[in-house]
Amino acid sequence: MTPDAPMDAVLSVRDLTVSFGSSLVLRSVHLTVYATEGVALLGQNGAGKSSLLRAIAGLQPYRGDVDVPSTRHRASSVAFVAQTSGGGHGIRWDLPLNVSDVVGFGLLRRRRPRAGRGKADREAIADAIARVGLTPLARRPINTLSGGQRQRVLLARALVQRPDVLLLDEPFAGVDADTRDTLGEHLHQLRGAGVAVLCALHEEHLAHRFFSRVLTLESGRLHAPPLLSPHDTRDMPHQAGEPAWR
Ligand SMILES: Nc1ncnc2c1ncn2[C@@H]1O[C@H](COP(=O)(O)OP(=O)(O)OP(=O)(O)O)[C@@H](O)[C@H]1O
Repeated sequence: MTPDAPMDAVLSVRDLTVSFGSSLVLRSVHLTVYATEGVALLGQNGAGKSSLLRAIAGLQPYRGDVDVPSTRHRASSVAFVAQTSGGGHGIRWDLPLNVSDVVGFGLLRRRRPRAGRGKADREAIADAIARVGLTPLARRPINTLSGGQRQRVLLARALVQRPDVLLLDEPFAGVDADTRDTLGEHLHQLRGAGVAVLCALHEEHLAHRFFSRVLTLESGRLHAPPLLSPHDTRDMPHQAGEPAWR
């Protein structure tokens, strides 16, 4: 942990650079995320959103610093939900598993793999499934789920981990309007529960609706929104690295 990291920061990214061969994808990105913040990450296709989330999750080599000022290991305090369409979520949907089984995999990040499931674990799984509105499907075989339902299973698997930081890569892609609203409201509520959210998405209106701060990646650089009039403090956007309420 960096000594000067702010006390309430749950994620601190400094001078982060990612390249693929000679191609520089992220250039000296600085970002601080605070507890209870919801940060939306916009950017065109190929802007580097997934690369940034993957680097923070420890899934992508990078140069620079990623600090997660938690007493827990990064693998446990940071949860990452990859794009369902990208296949990077590590689930084989043809396996004979049900929704509760897959959500329970999230617990493996918190304790040793061979430990049995107690009552508290079963309750945590049921709670995470309820939070994404899948209780009626808790016993459903995963090979019968739709794309949007799979997306929600992956979110529940991340939630059961009880992360400090939740990284989401395009969670609204391919999701119907009702589910999108439920999901967005839930992400909004998570902040009240002390979970910070960093979410890559394309829908600018959803970014402003469900998140407290909106950032844009452009040509590998992170931009904060322009300031409004200095006299207009309502909904004042703030610079990257500054908490929303200051
Ligand atoms: N494994 C890889 N090897 C080479 N180049 C890659 C690799 N992964 C990503 N890139 C390149 O890095 C750049 C950023 O990709 P990234 O997936 O981070 O963008 P993104 O903003 O998430 O895009 P999208 O909105 O399309 O999901 C793109 O130009 C992409 O082609």
